[in-house]
Amino acid sequence: MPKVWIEKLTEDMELYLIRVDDDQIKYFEAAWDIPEGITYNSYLLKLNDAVVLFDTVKKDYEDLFMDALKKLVDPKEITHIIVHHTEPDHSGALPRVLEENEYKAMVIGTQFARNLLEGFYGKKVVENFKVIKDGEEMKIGGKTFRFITVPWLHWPDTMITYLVEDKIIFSCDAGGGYSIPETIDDSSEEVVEKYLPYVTKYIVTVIGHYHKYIVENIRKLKELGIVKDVKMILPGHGLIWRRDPIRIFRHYEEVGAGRAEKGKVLVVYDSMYGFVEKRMDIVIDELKKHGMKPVIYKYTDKVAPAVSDILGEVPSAEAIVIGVSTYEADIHPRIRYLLYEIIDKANYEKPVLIVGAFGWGGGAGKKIESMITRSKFDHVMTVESKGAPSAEDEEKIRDAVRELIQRSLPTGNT
Ligand SMILES: Cc1cc2nc3c(=O)[nH]c(=O)nc-3n(C[C@H](O)[C@H](O)[C@H](O)COP(=O)(O)O)c2cc1C
Repeated sequence: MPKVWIEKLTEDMELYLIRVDDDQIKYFEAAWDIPEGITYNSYLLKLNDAVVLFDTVKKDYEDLFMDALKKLVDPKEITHIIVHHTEPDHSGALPRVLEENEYKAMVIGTQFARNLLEGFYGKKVVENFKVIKDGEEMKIGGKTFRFITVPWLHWPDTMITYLVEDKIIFSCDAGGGYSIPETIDDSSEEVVEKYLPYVTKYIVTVIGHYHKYIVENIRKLKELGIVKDVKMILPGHGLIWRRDPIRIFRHYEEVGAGRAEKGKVLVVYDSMYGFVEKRMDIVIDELKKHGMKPVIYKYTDKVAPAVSDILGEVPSAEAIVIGVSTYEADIHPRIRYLLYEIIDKANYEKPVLIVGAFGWGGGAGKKIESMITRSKFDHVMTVESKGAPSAEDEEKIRDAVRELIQRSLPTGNT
């Protein structure tokens, strides 16, 4: 049963977090394995003559959400509902909130958000919708709300709200991450350290396709001068940031830019009967000899790691090695799918070495090579041979690994 948190966030303001911990979910967006779960964060701000709700939660939890909301306010008293992003993990409970609000509240968002809400939930939900323009300010309950659009972070509808006098950013998906942290905020370094890899995994799987917009949009917020002095960043998932709020945006920038950890080489491969694995043992041995730190994921008849976990490793890798067997004149199906997702979600300028094994005609290596050369990745070499690796094959593999290390970028790039 998901836990629901209701937490007052500031001494001087009636600002509350309503957080639903989704420990039932298995595959976020029906695609990404997240045994670690996720939280949906909604916020409520009670002012003198206004009550503002920021986003809601997934429809599955609307009953839990309404119960929590009613502990803070009569839904009829909500005057404004800010919709930062219409993906149903944040907007699913909106129709119910509006129904219990008797459609009194003004719903605020971008033109795109209006269109999407109407498409998802019908006309009634957008009857009292106020379309905002980028940078527009509104006075609500004596406070200044500035709305800033951050398109493609990660839908066209997305915006954030900046509470001007209090220097608080409501950032929705930007600044979010997977997992169910044991605290609500970043006060414990231990909790933050454990959480950040889940943020990376979230960024790549959810926002990765548009990762250049992460860097662009954070630059935009910096240029507006709202990042430097920010007091709190309140995302739609995971931890809220108030001890060191800028840290979450820094992490987003680093992942967006593919900033590499020194020496980290991501090694992924399939091996049906051990022939590719023999080659990868050589690769790993040569990498270690040169002080590199291989991070290894393999598909065999016993293990099949989650693609979402592998995607989360790509941004911080200096280089990648793909080990593959030829399967029906094509790439082994596990690597085929993985590669498709890497190129779609985690497409960075990083060197890639391909090492393949085949039985008769081969071809998987060449197919990967043509995919890699059409992506941002930098193809270093393809070393493909038959059956068990010969001494000559071993020599070629070791040479190729040395070439890969030469081509590794110390800081990564976009
Ligand atoms: C179902 C299946 C399909 C295969 N298809 C091909 C193929 O089309 N061309 C080829 O050269 N080898 C093919 N092979 C042979 C493998 O590529 C070869 O045995 C390779 O060494 C496998 O390495 P691994 O045991 O590490 O997976 C196939 C093997 C299997 C089991």
